[in-house]
Amino acid sequence: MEPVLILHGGAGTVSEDRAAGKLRGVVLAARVGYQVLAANGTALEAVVQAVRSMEADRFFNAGYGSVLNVDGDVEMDASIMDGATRATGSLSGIRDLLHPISLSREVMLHSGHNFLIGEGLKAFALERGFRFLEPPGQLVTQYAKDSLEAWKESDQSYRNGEGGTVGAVAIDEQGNIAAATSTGGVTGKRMGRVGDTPIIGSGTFADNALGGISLTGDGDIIMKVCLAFDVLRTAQLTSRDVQSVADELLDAMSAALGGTAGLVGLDGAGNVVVAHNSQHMAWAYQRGDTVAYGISKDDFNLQPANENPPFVSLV
Ligand SMILES: NC(=O)C[C@H](N)C(=O)O
Repeated sequence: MEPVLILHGGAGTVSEDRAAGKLRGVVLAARVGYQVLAANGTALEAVVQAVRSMEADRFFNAGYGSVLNVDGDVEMDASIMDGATRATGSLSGIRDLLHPISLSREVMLHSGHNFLIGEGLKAFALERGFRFLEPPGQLVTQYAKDSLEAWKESDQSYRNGEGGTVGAVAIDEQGNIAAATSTGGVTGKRMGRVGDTPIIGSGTFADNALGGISLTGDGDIIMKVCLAFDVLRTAQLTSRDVQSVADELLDAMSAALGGTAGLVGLDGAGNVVVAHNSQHMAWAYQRGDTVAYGISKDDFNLQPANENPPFVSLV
């Protein structure tokens, strides 16, 4: 199987001055993840490395640069799924950890369960050798603080943000598919709010036969329609391509319940899927020596993988 890695940097409305940073970040992360596949690594390892790259990047709402809850704190959600076995690992409400996605993999592999939260999650992380940032609060950026202030002075809707959740889906030479998603959630959320990101079938899903998907967007809506699973399962049951089902179900969700969302994915044969009905969603994929990327609707650019990440302006 020809390996492919595809990822997104969040569905939402991105301002001109943030677009270039996001595109640079998704192209870089696609290359980071693809290198794992090119060296005969697993899809699981590739999605972890791609997501880690964006968790460390202040332009994304995951890890460093996560959005803030109403109290001004970073609380993050993440999940991962192995399409070969349907093994899953999810976590919610984690603080002061740069790479929640690595902890979600640990939950999947070593907790004996699928989903950990709260004190038990923290204890598990320490047991597995993870270190929390000291002093706390180091994942908070000035941009996130300003966004929280702007949200407090606005109508306090959760629907108008930049988004910025990150996610990746990969298929490796063996034909194994994995998907991973990581987020700080939505600006101004209540302490303890859980979004779609760690909910398997809503924010993340992978199965070698069906494909893999990572979601982003209005999580309080996405989880009502279990969008990741619904797209893949509907495509299978109707023998349609995942792309057209994704486009249709995104619009059906918004028409019925409101909100917008976006996703990236692969079908079981490794065909890429990019869909969003938000104004923007930074995405990129690498296949062979070529990276494709975009951010606005119908925006599609190609560049050799060894070229520097692009300079762009929004259309
Ligand atoms: N920006 C996002 O994609 C937010 C995420 N889906 C959530 O609701 O937590």
